[in-house]
Amino acid sequence: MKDSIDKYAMEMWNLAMQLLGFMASDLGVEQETLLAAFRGKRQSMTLHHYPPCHHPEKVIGIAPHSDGFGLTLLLQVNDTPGLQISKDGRWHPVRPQTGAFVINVGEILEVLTNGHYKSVFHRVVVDTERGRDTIVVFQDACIDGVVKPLLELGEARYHAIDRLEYSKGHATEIFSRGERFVDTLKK
Ligand SMILES: O=C(O)CCC(=O)C(=O)O
Ligand SMILES: [Fe+2]
Repeated sequence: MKDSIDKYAMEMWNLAMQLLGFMASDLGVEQETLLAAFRGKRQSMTLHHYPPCHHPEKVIGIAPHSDGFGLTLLLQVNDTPGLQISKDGRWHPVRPQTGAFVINVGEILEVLTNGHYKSVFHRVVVDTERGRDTIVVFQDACIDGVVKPLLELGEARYHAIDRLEYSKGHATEIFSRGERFVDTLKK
């Protein structure tokens, strides 16, 4: 079990590095500039199990939020739908695809990329008949203990914030007001 988790964690780290490298190229910055913000930072893993519920209108799997870390790599283990993203004031289902990961931009990556990559609001609804399982890996990031845009990306569109203050702010904003904390950092 431990070996499998270690291997999975390592593979997710490698995948994250690859994806961030592509994003850096897309942004026209040195890959290492973006990757460095993630090196040596925390990686966490959550296993979700959403049991079926005959009254799905009365419950929510996960309340609307946007992810607080840098990058999220989500594997939907079975083909039960449930994940939805918010776009243009509506909820849109993210259909599970065998062997495909869902990659979410966390609010820290939105700040690092100076808003070029946006963190999306999402939620999980439950199914009447089938349970749902997901494995979610979060990669944290910051620059010298601070959440701020990469210098290379020009004039900062977000205020810099200490990583610890950011954690408090993100948790408070999501749980008390259900809004994106990153919006309060915009200039
Ligand atoms: O289980 C899912 O599909 C989403 C989980 C999620 O949004 C999270 O852990 O932040
Ligand atoms: Fe999430």
